[in-house]
Amino acid sequence: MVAQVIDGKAFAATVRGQVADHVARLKEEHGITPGLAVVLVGEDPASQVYVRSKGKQTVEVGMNSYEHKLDADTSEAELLALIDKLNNDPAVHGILVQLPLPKHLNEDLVINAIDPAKDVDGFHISNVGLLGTGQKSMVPCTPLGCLMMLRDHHGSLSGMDAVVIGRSNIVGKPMAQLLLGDSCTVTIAHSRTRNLPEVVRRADIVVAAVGRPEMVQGDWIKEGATVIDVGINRIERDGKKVLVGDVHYESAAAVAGAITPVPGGVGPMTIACLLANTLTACCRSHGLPEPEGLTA
Ligand SMILES: Nc1nc2c(c(=O)[nH]1)N[C@@H](CN(C=O)c1ccc(C(=O)N[C@@H](CCC(=O)O)C(=O)O)cc1)CN2
Repeated sequence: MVAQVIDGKAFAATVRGQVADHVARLKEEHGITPGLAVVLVGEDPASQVYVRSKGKQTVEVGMNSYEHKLDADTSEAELLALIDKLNNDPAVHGILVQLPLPKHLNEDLVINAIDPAKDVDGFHISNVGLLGTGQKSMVPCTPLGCLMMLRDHHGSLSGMDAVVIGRSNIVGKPMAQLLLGDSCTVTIAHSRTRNLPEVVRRADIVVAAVGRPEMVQGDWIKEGATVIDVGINRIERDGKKVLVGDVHYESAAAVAGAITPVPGGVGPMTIACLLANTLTACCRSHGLPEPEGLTA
């Protein structure tokens, strides 16, 4: 079997188009422009690229973008004061603090200072609790993107066996909650899971978010399974820097039914879903109907 490639870049473009259409209608019918504030602390090169991309795509879909770039030695009090200002700014419907933060800042404290209604990352403890109990919440962007691609590929996910490899708060745990919400039988596996290849071989859906380059091998995959690769690992191969996922692509693609590539799979969906979440937050704050197909 040769796997169908799930094109995240094309899918993300479609999502952005849907967001842009909805934003245009919001402006025309209600005079409302959604606004997204992105906060970057420090000069991490990858974070700078992601934040630039977020600002550009926000403007492209017709939203207002507010970028706040703070020095690496910004104090917790200064960052919390900025978040408080953004929480109280009616032009700002979504707030995102780019992670990772410099070591001297307490990530949990900072994230939990964001108004949960504006928490477009879905990382606030209130949103985590709402998602975990099956209530309306803001949903983390990367898992939401994975869910959208899986629903699009399969239609219903009900009754499928899903294995999520990785237990991070940003991807693994919310991904498992979303798959459970769509009636999958979900296993969360991780670096300490015994007989990991055997556990993965049972899955109809594999979501790899473990942060280890090419760890998941083709002989771990059940014939015809759908493989979603969340990993973004920069490695050196034959003297060149390359980007690889957590899945060994060639061997997995030879057995899987469908697979996301790296780059061009899950990554582009993360920012598209951030825009979708900002639109959702804006609609909710004005008591307007939420955009269809862009939420969990
Ligand atoms: N506050 C947040 N911080 C971080 C998040 C997040 O969702 N919220 N996720 C990641 C980084 N990230 C967005 O912030 C992100 C990562 C990757 C991509 C992407 O499009 N990747 C491309 C490859 C790009 C490259 O060459 O580096 C791909 O996979 O095709 C977008 C966004 C950590 N921080």
